Amino acid sequence: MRFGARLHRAIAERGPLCVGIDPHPGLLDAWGLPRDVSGLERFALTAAEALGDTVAVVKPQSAFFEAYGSKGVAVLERAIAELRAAGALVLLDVKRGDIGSTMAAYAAAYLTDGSPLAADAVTVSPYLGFGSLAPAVEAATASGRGVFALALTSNPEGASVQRATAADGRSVAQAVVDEAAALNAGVEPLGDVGLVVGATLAELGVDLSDLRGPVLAPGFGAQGATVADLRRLFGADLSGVLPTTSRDVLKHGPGAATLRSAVARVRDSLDV
Ligand SMILES: O=c1ccn([C@@H]2O[C@H](COP(=O)(O)O)[C@@H](O)[C@H]2O)c(=O)[nH]1
Repeated sequence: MRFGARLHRAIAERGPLCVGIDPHPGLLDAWGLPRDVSGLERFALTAAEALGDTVAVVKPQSAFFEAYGSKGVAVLERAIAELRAAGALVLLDVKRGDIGSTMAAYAAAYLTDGSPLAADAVTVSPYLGFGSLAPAVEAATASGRGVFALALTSNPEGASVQRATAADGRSVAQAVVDEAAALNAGVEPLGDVGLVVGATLAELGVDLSDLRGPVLAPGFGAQGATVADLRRLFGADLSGVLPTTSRDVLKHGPGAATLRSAVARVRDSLDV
């Protein structure tokens, strides 16, 4: 089954929420865990236990695992496997982007059956040109996986590039939106090419009406965005919009039960 269809079903069954696993050193401290691979492992596997059977999409942030070297990446591999076994879709936040021949290697690592780091979807950066993402898009669609391309990121610095005007007069972000929309054309119920659009934006400033793909909305929670911001940016109908939050849920650890309660509160607040 295509990724978009799997995501549509997961949202219908579990609600429109993505929760990130971001093992910040400060969160390890707060959970009473050591800042080493054993602490990382306990953190990631506790989060996976709490989230894997209840949240539609879980988004491990690769950087926090890579920080511990090969042993940290091994923990990431295990967390991905446990989350997928528990029924969550895993969106690995790696924001990869490179020339096409190197993108093919990233696609082999993250979007190909049998790879230890294979997830259900990954974040990708289109800022080497959207066309450079083709190997990732092809590997994803061939294997029932997806990609989420950065369009308008939640950090204030993103605007200087993403709001710039491209040669044809569109904003760079709108050009990314249009490229993703072209790849999703005709795919029901949801395309496999999603976008990242921050929930923190002062204004949307792009037309998403032809996208037909999912929108990952980071910035919800710890970065200050609220449910009202989601509605202001994306309208009353949030279908296809996947708010994602990490620290705002993770700060309720180390207990799996308190993490689950935090997820339930966030999901209830979405009221969809
Ligand atoms: O535009 C973007 C793209 C990705 N992120 C990532 O999402 C989480 C946010 O964590 P919070 O604790 O909820 O702030 C993190 O992994 C970022 O790298 C983003 O924030 N903005």
